[in-house]
Formats: sequence, structure tokens, C-alpha cells
Amino acid sequence: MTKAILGIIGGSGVYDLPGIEDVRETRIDSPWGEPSDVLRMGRIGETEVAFLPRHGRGHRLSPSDINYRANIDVMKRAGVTDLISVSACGSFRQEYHPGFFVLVDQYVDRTHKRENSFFGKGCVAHVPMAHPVGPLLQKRIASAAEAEGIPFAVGGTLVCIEGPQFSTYAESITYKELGYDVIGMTAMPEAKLAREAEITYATIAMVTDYDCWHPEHDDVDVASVVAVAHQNATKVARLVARIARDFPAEHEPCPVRSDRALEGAIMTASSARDPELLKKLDAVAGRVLHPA
Ligand SMILES: CSC[C@H]1O[C@H](OP(=O)(O)O)[C@H](O)[C@@H]1O
Ligand SMILES: Nc1ncnc2[nH]cnc12
Repeated sequence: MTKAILGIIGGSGVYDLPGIEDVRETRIDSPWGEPSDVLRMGRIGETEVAFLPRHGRGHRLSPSDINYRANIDVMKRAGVTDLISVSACGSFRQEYHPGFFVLVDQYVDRTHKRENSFFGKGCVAHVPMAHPVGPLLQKRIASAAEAEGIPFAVGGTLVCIEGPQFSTYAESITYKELGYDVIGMTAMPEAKLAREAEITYATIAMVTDYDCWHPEHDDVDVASVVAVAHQNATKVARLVARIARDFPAEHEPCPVRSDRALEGAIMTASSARDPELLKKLDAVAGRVLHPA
């Protein structure tokens, strides 16, 4: 049995999570460098939770400067089994209005300046990413949103751009025509790294704007995102509190094997592995590299 610990990464406008009891600010060292902030660990009801503001308190880090590897590594070291990623997003659909939540199940990665794997020279691994979101975790988020009366949709594709600039009009209408539902700047490589660390992952995409395609709405700017993101923050706190209160004590085995993603994924022969890299992989891949 694996004890369930719920991690939450807060995005723009979500720098804290009111409702966590017995909070301990926990600095966890990572061989992958500096995470965005200290972890706020505590409990909601009977469930242990760990909260991390993705951009750091005060929003110090741009999407390209976030150390996604360190963030996921410290979550793993804290014992997080299930990770909810909260993100402010633009919408490509009329009906996904500001304030609406989309529980996406697919991502398109258009980032190009970020370290996107824990693995590499001296320990090569290829994890499956066909189904990047844990369906049971997503279902729990959906049930909680329903109970809290928050308007939401299940399913959809989030395109993650490098930023920090918002998209051009040509990019925006292209993404819309390609059938993408929402746009952000941070879901990748976060989702890929969570998968490599065998942490079950799901995104709550909080719509803040219509990017710049909509003829009847102003083009996105920071002021419009911040205004909606602040309103969304209280909804997110309510939503997470309900998810945590109803969370099972034991991690539920993930139907898409997100919690076993490294089984059979490592290609490098034991004799050819780099001991320095193996040391850094102690948390994310310890289960398969050093089985009990
Ligand atoms: C403040 S607008 C752009 C900013 O908002 C989103 O952040 P997050 O995903 O962390 O909520 C977007 O990805 C950009 O980082
Ligand atoms: N339109 C948009 N594009 C990229 N990231 C965003 N975050 C919030 N709105 C966004």
C-alpha cells in the first residue's frame, strides 16, 4: 500500500492555499537545483497535502525560468502520489468563458527552451505519454467541482507555448482551427516530468481570457488575466479543499499506469549507467533503480 499524498502546484494568482491545517514550510533540497519556493506541507481533513506556487511567491519566475525538474523532484521527495496542477489559461471556445474550469486530458508541447526530462546521457528512458492525465484523479476533481457548483468541462487539449509573450493573432486562430481548447505557458514540461517521476497528474485549467482570436473580446493582457485569476483563486481553494476531504487514504492504482510509468522504460544497460546521474535520480526513479 502507498499512502496518498496530494500535491498542488498553484499558477498565476494562486500563490497560497488557504485551508491547509498544521502548515509547515518545508525546504527540501533537490539535486536538480532550486525549486520555485518552499513547500507548504500540512493536511486538509485527513489528507496530507503539499503546496508549491509555480512562479514563487511574488511571481518571481517566468514560465521559461521555472525549474520544473526541481519542482517535481521535491514533490516526489515529499511523498506526493497525486499532483493537481492549477493554471490560468486562454480559451479557444466561446462557451469556455473567463471563470470556467477545463479539466484537460491532452497537451501539445510548443515549448523549446526548457529541460524536459530527468533522464539523458548515462541513463536513457522513454515513458509513455499517450494519456498524460490520471483519469481517477480527474474524476475526483470533476466530482468536487460539481459539488461546489463550479462550471467546468471534462476533457480538452491545452497547447503550451514558450512565452513569455502572448500569441500573435495568426497563432491564435491557427490553434483554434487545430481544435485546441485552451492555451497556457506552464503545463509542459511539468506533465512530462510528473510522468517520469511516476506521479499521477491532472490539470485544472482556469480560463482567464479569450487569447486574441475573439472579435467581441479584448486581446489578452496581464491585467485581464490577473483580475480573473484572483477571483478564481478562492474557487480553487474551495475545490481543492473538497477534493482533499474526500481523498482516499491509499493511492488508487492509476488505470493509465502513471504510477508505474518507469517499468520497462529505462533503456540503458546497468553496466553503462552514469553513477552521478543515478544519484540525482534517487527520488524520481528510486523505485525501479533500487527495488526493495
Ligand atoms: C499572467 S498571464 C501568463 C501566465 O499565466 C499562466 O501561468 P500559470 O500557468 O502558472 O497559471 C501562463 O502559463 C503564464 O505563465
Ligand atoms: N492567452 C493566454 N496565453 C498563454 N498563457 C495564458 N495564461 C493565461 N492566459 C493565457
